[in-house]
Amino acid sequence: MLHSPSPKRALVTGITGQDGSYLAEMLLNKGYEVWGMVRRHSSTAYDRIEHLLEKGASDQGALHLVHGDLRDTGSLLKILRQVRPDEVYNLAAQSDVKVSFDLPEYTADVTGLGPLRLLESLRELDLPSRFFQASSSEMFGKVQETPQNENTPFYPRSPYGSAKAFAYHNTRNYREAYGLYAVNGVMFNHESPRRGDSFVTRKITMAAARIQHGLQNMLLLGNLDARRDWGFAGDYMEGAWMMLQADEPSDYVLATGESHSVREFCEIVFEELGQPITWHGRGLEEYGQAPDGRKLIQISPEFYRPSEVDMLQGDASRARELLGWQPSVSFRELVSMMLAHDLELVERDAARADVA
Ligand SMILES: Nc1nc2c(ncn2[C@@H]2O[C@H](COP(=O)(O)OP(=O)(O)O[C@H]3O[C@H](CO)[C@@H](O)[C@H](O)[C@@H]3O)[C@@H](O)[C@H]2O)c(=O)[nH]1
Repeated sequence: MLHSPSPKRALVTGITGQDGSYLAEMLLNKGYEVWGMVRRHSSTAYDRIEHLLEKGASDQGALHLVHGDLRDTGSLLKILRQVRPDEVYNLAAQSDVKVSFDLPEYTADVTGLGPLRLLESLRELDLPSRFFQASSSEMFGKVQETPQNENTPFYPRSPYGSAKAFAYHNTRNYREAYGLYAVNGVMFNHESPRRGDSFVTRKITMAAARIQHGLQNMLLLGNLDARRDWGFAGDYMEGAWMMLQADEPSDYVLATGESHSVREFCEIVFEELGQPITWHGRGLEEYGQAPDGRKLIQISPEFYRPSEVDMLQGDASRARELLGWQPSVSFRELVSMMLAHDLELVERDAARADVA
């Protein structure tokens, strides 16, 4: 009698986040058995993966959740022993750059030491799992060359960037020292309608949708001149998976190759809403005005960082040539996708409030 091969098993940390939800969706569609590690909370938000937890959400794979924490090595060992994953995707982190200035030690613990604990646990258990580390373009910080590629030196500008650089080097070192299949995906900013609303893109699209519906007057922002290479999160998770399917483990940059300012992002959003912005004033006095004279955007010092990453622009040629990876969503499409989603969300909430 023929037996169908057992499904591949993946362990995903950070499964409740934007990236985790896209990755889980993709792996389930590929027939994986997905194990998501979640922290114990009195009210953990599962909204991004709820549709995957519902029975029958995926024809093939199955999603299981296990409690664990990147700060608790015992929990990692226990989960790895139980799941014996073919692939481990470390997407969990204290991922907010601004917050990392307020919580430097905590950030170093979760974002820096966390991946080291996972790597050491894999080595300790002698598991053949392939390991993906969500590395960040924040490591380039005060950029030493443009565009940034796999050979660009790091110059982190935040506790978060330093913690990610520490994890990057450990991932590499475990590969070289112990022969682990461990890789870094050096991912530039990647967004989606599932992006947390403290990150600037989602903050802007949510606020714009609320302003459009008269639920908010103004949007407060920090540095409008910061430039980022913004892509679609789903594409980056496809890249993460591709990296673990390659014959040889290696590190890759994932980016679109385009850089845009926060100011441009705002301009496109409000232009799409038929309220093109004109800018007035300078520095902290700067504001963005609607055609009818209303103030739509105001600068606030509270959103500035003690040290800033002024510009990021990635070069993903290596991933394109060796993995065949390329982004499928353009910058304009990304902005439209996020805005359309938030307009619908705000409309739905407003309709619900009317009924209540
Ligand atoms: N969050 C935020 N950022 C603002 C604001 N106003 C201006 N900015 C600027 O917008 C830029 C982007 O900020 P974020 O969206 O918070 O993302 P990030 O700091 O670039 O970090 C993200 O990308 C990294 C990859 O490069 C990720 O590693 C990290 O976890 C995060 O997702 C920064 O230069 C920030 O100063 C604001 O009100 N809020």
